[in-house]
Amino acid sequence: MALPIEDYALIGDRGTAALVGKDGSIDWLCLPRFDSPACFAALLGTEEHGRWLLAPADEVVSTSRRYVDGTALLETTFTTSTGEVVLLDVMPTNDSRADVVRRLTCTRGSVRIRHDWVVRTDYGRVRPWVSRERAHGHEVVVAVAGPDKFVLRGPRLPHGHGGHHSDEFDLSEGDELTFSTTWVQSWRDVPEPMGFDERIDATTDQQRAWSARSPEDVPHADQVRRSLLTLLLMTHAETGGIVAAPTTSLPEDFGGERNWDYRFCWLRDAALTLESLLGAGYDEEALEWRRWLLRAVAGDPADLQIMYTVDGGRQLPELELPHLPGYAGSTPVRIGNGAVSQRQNDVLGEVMIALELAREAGLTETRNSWSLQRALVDELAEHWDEPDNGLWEIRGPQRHFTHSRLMVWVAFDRGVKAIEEHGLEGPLERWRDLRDRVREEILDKGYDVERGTFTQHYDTSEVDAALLNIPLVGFLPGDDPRVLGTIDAVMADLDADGLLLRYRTETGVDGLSGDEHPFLACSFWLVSALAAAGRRDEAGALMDRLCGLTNDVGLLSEEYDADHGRMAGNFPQAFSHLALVQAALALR
Ligand SMILES: OC[C@H]1O[C@H](O[C@H]2O[C@H](CO)[C@@H](O)[C@H](O)[C@H]2O)[C@H](O)[C@@H](O)[C@@H]1O
Repeated sequence: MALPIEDYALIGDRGTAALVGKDGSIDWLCLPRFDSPACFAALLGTEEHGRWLLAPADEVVSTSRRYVDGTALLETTFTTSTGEVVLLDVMPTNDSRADVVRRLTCTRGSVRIRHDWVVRTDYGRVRPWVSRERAHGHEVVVAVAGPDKFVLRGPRLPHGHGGHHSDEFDLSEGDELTFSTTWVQSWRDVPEPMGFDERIDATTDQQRAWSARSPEDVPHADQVRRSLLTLLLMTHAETGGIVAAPTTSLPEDFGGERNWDYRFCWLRDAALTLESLLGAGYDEEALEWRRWLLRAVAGDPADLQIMYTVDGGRQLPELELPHLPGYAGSTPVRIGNGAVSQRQNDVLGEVMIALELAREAGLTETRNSWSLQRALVDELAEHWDEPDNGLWEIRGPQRHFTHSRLMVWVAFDRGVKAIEEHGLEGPLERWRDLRDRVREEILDKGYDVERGTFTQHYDTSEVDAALLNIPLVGFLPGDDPRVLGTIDAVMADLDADGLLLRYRTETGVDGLSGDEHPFLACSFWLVSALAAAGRRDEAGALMDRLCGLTNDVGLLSEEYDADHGRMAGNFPQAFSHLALVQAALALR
């Protein structure tokens, strides 16, 4: 049985990432890439679906965790009645290998340790063939199945029985044991052992140097640094693609069907991530992502997808995995994402904002980068008034979502500014006209005069938390009465214990059964909107509360179940962390 979501922490090497539980068990890991099939999938099932445990065998009196300062190296300290042991979990970066390194150090007394290495490939479905071999002068345990080979190294290797490789041993004060699991393609030889100290030190230095550039002049500066590092871990180093989260099917509704795969690069989430990184002064990531975008989107602009695989691939069919019981019984477990084929008219607006910020940060347009933007805006000009699935990727009937139209306005607006302010070439008059037409339409059809609020779509008086973006993208000033009315309506209609729902699911707009919890990014948008409205005290108080919802190591999932004080949805989620950074910048 998996732990509460907030009891996990993330480690990663910017190729993939793992969730380490407070109990010392790695319950989620896909190797070698974020969207590869998991080899440890206990998160969505049981230990029989794969996990790697290193923890005290006896009762643990207390557990504390922290990331080593300025890094994503995780330290878990277990105290038992006989002593204390520290577990360091690291995925070394920048070495073109896929390894997880786990180091146990006994810091007091003596502690009996339990080791359980259970590899299952194909998301917990396949038991690999496991054997002991000698390689490079040492004994190793090797698990092979299909395309994958996993190599366990360590000073004391566990023994096989019943599909597990297990062991128990005592550590005394001063003892230090380091284990590693390395992935290679099954047809390759067992790779050379790595220099653990050297790789741990190099990873520490790289991550510290990166996070040292995080802004100090913002509220909750330490949390902002953690959020930025978390976004970095979700950025695929080799390709520049940014995943929405490293997990699939952590439920939005415990026991329900709202379980989705986030291990892909959404143009929306990635563009917003970039906006946060640029806002925090991380400029060079913009170049990498723009290169990713140019490759992924290359071709006919009419074929634009709203999400891609991390390497820019277009195929991510949604499948169900019936062999997995799901987190807290939430089924189906899904891989791939059917929203890939949806029409979401907001996406280009988000991309145009990120690219505009990159331009302002000094990233000059190349012939290709501007031609691409121009082609995409021209394509939007043909379809901007069509209904869509909106940014929440609803699976009910398409609508004329006000937020989607807002972002259409943004796409034309940023296109116009690129021509007017940066001297780029394009159909200025046409885009200006369209921008003005969309604006008039939004003010006419997306605003409910009686309620004094913008509405979720053109045929409703319901609101949507995404409307909080109206002042944030510059459509209206933050203190415009229509914005103030919208903030009040959103707060009144979507409040759940002081946090914000995305929209009211009971209207049936999303076409799904069940309910969901407050969506954390929306509450951070409220912070930014309140700040823009001049309501800084309220904004600051909400920011304090939201930062207090992070888990013990500063991570946030997609949603928060305030009734039970637990996290819900995929974890950690870029959307929540990027919105946290943006809110902190808004309060700067
Ligand atoms: O709520 C239904 C939809 O939920 C997912 O979408 C959400 O996550 C995306 C990635 O972070 C985000 O871009 C989107 O705005 C969110 O609504 C899921 O991916 C969809 O398939 C699903 O319909």
